[in-house]
Amino acid sequence: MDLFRILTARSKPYAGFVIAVLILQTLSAAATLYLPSLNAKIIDRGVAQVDIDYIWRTGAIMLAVAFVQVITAVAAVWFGSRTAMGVGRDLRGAVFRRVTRFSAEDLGHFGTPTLITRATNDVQQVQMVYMMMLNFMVTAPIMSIGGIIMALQEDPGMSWLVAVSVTVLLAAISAIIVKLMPLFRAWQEKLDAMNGTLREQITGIRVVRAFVREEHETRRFEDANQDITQLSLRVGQLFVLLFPIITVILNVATGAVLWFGGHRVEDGLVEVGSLTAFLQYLLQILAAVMMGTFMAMMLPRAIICARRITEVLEHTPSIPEVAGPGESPLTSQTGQAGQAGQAGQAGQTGQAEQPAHTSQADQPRGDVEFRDVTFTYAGAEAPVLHNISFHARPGQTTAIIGATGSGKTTLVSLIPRLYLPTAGQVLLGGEDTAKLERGGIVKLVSMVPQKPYLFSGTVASNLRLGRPEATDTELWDALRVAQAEFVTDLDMPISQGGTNVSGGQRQRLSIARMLVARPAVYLFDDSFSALDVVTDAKVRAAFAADLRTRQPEATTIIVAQRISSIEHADQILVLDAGEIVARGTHAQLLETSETYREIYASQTTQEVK
Ligand SMILES: Nc1ncnc2c1ncn2[C@@H]1O[C@H](COP(=O)(O)OP(=O)(O)OP(=O)(O)O)[C@@H](O)[C@H]1O
Repeated sequence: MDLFRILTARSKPYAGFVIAVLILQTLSAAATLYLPSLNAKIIDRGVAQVDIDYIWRTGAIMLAVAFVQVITAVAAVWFGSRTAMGVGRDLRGAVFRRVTRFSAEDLGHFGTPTLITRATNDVQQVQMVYMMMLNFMVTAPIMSIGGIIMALQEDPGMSWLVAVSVTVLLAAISAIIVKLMPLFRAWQEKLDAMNGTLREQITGIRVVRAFVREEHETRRFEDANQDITQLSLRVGQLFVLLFPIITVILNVATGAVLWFGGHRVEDGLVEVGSLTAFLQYLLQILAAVMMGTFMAMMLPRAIICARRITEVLEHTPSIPEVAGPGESPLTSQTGQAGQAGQAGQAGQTGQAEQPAHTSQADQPRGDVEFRDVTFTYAGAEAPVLHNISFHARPGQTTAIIGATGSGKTTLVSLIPRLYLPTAGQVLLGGEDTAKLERGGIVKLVSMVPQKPYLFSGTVASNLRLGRPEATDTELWDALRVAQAEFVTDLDMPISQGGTNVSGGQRQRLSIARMLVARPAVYLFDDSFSALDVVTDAKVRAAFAADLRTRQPEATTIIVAQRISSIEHADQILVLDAGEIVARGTHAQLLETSETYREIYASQTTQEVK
């Protein structure tokens, strides 16, 4: 079972703690069981025979045993909690690491909300059940079995009372648990649904406002919220029954022991002390049964959660991680591995990838070659790219232009291996990207995506993402090239996603971030779209001048909608419905390509208008 597999595997680093819990719980349970029999002796021998000396001696032993019981119980809970919390932390880390390796396809397969629920709520459930298990797995069996033995030793004549009380208690709790189980299962799904709705609404809040959909969206959320509330209420109604029923059973059992036991004392079949001990043992047994059933109640939920966690942990990312263990994303603290991690995230979200810095001397060749590449999105019927072949040479700028939906973003996404081609090869520096280590790709390629993403922090922390050791002067240089003159202070705060700067400012900061990283291949995916024509021209001119002096061998690939953004490119590819329908320089294409001429004409007419 997934739960036990997860717990066994993840508890290995805490083996010492688990052993300590087992020993301490055994001691604590033994001490708890011993106390009522000492109490019985004080009553039957000390009190009944007025043996003050015996009362003092046995009382002292009781104190010592109680002290051991308290200390061992506290220590056991301490070790148990440390273990369960540690396992929870490790599991969350493992889910997070696995998710950062997911491609966009894997993310689509699960869905973001459920991944968040699995990494937080589901892990929490498993952690809680593990803590209960560690606390009760030894205590409950020892207390119930030991309690029965001890109770029978005190008065075997009343054994039937133990059997009846345990059966009634078990039956009552089980009946409620059976009703609770399906509700718990449904609760998990409703939580996923509510998180999904909430996330969508927060992410799309601007659109919601723009279309005045607040009321409709509020209703949608309220429905999801109401669903989960109804379910929680039903759970609560059943839970509310649980405690009165248990209390009634315990009180009736106590009454029965006193009633029947009283008669037996009267008949001289048992002593008062033994009767008291019997009663305490019965209550201990019932408490142990309760612990056991509560565990049983929590288990199915934890089992479902563990299965959901295992699904994530055992999901093989659709894009293999060819990197060696040292370069595994987020496992290493080095800048480069950190970068690889971001690359993984970028893969899922379509956000920017930033490479680690490599000096000119050790920089590998950054040319990009597509050999007969065809690409189909998972689950899609038709390919979005067909037989794409081109060579983007070092020191040159290759531009890609085409109608919206023609496959430009998909094409550039294949270069940093955000997706693997369905057929054909993408070569980076002469090597097939499918066989390259992710760390190697991350070193070579950097991309400013269509929708750039900035992380919460400062301008400096965002710019240093690709190269933590970059100096302030280098950051200012990059900001100058990207025309990000609105930055007056490198410590200017940036909010999550870069929502406190404008779209154009975000694009310029992303361009600066890529420049700080100094990759061998620069990818601009429609990265000038939010800039006005003048700023667009200034950024491109400054970028070209910067590369000429610092990285004359760098390869640049620009996806653009505006011909003015790419007319100076060394090579322009015209993409139409996933195929390259023409290629050449601006002048050549004006002569040879009808599609290009049409785009050009439409844009120049627009500008004239
Ligand atoms: N994750 C995806 N799953 C399935 N199909 C997709 C996915 N992303 C894009 N597509 C499809 O692939 C085609 C090409 O999309 P792509 O984003 O590459 O076009 P584009 O030329 O960059 O468009 P635009 O200029 O509007 O950004 C589109 O028809 C789109 O519907």
